[in-house]
Amino acid sequence: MVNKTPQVLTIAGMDSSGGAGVSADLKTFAAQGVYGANVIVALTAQNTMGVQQVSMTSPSMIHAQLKSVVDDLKISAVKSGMLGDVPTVEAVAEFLQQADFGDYILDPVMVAKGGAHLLSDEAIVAIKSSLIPLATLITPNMPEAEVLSGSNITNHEDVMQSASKIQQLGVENVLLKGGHASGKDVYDYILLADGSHFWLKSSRVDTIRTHGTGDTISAAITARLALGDDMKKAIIYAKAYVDATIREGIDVGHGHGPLNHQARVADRHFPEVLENV
Ligand SMILES: Nc1ncnc2c1ncn2[C@@H]1O[C@H](COP(=O)(O)OP(=O)(O)O)[C@@H](O)[C@H]1O
Ligand SMILES: Cc1ncc(COP(=O)(O)OP(=O)(O)O)c(N)n1
Repeated sequence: MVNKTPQVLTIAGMDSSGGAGVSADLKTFAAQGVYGANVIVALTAQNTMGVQQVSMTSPSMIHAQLKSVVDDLKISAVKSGMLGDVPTVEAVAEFLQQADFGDYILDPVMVAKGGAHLLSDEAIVAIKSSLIPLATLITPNMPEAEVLSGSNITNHEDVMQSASKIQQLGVENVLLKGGHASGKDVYDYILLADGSHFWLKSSRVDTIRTHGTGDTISAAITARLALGDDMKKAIIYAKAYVDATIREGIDVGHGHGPLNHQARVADRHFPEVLENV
């Protein structure tokens, strides 16, 4: 019997150490039980200590990969990660405007944990004008949200205002991730298309093995939406998954180590869902 596995797509960069980018996305897709295709927009020579070199894919090759996927596969949700530069953003935007890939999850990757810049300033402007209006959900971390909203974030009120400003750029739903704040708990904030909002609270794991957390949560949301979850349920489940991958860590590399994508989600991993904090 042939299994009707949902097919999803990631448009992102390769991380040679396997912890972030396309590698993290495909491991996450497999862990959720969906089929993952990949369009590679950049190669990075990278490990847990930093990014050593980047080589961008040509726009024509990006277009060719996207066409090969759309001509054959039935993609029901797509995510983008590292996009790097303006020609890449433009090539992806042009294609997403025409193709029916279902829900589009935009992870606006700007800087890797080791400090390397993975997106040019000009490409940030291009993402705001060309990609944000196409997205079902955007998933900035705090520094990315500050750049996109043009406002500083120092407290929970700032988080809510920043998310609201980002939503006004034309995206339906916003997940503002709280991993970069400090404190014994982590708070992610979600502003949905209908104006409702909630917080996800979980205890912070005291570790530097968090390479690829942003890729992993956005890939897990993409998979859960393809499996039929509504946006709120998809985000809560994806948060539980990334929490498990951090909590049940593995010892790889000498710096910001990767996650354990084989971790299983259990009841104890689910975050608290709060209306106010
Ligand atoms: N030390 C940690 N303990 C528990 N959860 C974390 C930790 N660091 C990040 N997370 C979670 O991982 C996800 C990605 O967060 P974040 O680090 O803010 O994004 P990014 O990887 O894009 O910088 C969020 O759901 C966040 O709550
Ligand atoms: C090729 C590539 N893509 C994305 C990232 C950034 O991934 P992210 O999930 O934000 O995790 P960190 O690297 O910031 O831990 C990357 N490093 N490489």
